[in-house]
Amino acid sequence: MNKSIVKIEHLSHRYHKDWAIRDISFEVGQHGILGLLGSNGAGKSTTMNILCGVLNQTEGNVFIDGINIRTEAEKAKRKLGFLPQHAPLHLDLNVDEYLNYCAAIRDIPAREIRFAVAAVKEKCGIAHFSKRLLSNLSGGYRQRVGIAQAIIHNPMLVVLDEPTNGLDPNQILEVRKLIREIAEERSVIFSTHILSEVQATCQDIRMIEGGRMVFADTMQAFNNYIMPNSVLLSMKRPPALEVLAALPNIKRAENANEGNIRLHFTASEDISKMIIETSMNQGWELTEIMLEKSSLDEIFAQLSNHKKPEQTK
Ligand SMILES: Nc1ncnc2c1ncn2[C@@H]1O[C@H](COP(=O)(O)OP(=O)(O)OP(=O)(O)O)[C@@H](O)[C@H]1O
Repeated sequence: MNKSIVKIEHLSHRYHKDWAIRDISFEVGQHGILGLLGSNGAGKSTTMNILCGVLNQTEGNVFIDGINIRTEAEKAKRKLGFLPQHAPLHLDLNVDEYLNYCAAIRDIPAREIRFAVAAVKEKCGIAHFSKRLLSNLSGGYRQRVGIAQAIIHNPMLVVLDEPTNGLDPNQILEVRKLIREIAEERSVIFSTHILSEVQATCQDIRMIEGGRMVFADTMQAFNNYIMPNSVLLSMKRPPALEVLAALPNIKRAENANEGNIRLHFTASEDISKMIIETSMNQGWELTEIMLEKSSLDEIFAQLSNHKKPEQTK
């Protein structure tokens, strides 16, 4: 990972007596997009609210570029922009009025505000709606305004809580593109409960379930994790299982239902090709071959299964 700008150490939080997150630790590099994935109630918003200094944690520490967000909140917050799940948009303001207001509360010097507002409107594709009331913008454009306020002070880190939630498919694609663009110059963390969202956008993934971190690695590693590792064969003249188990890169062969045979293989570039060719050479009369891939939901359930925080302490 490139030099880290966020360090989260053993973060835990409880509301009243119930723990919402438990012992979450991870770091975030200076560039790229990190996806925080988890189902509803997993603890994403709690983590992001603490990370952005909106909520004080029960235990653990968060450092933004080495600054403790709890003890030096104002200094740390200058380095980040945040779009919470329920963006605090003032619907009675127009885009210019709202962004001017955001620039002022972000301490941008008065003489630079006009330039800063123009720059984010351009970047977020909302310049043509400058005088439009926020209440009259579509969901996708409101989200763009929300992202604009998060980057108006040019922070090194942008945190977006479910930025594509409630958008239609076109708006989702547009907001994803915008997120990729703003991540070219800084680090972006965004949360979602949709796996394909993270796969489409992120280089790194942190998955939280039941308040615990259940997966933390690159997107590539996650995709490898969910790659198929077994194949189902139907053959008219199948050989003995031992013959199949002895094939290159095959770990194990077993009988499956309906007379099929399942082969478990180690990572291999082209297992299907090898099986088809061998079957033709040996006269096994292969009629069907199907790679078995766990569904994303199964992976989600499997990873989440065994890590639940205690409900009380
Ligand atoms: N203010 C609160 N008071 C009490 N419990 C809360 C509060 N906010 C969140 N929780 C609980 O903490 C747990 C984690 O919630 P959190 O909002 O962090 O999850 P999430 O992953 O962001 O979910 P969602 O996508 O539904 O917002 C949930 O069980 C939730 O009910």
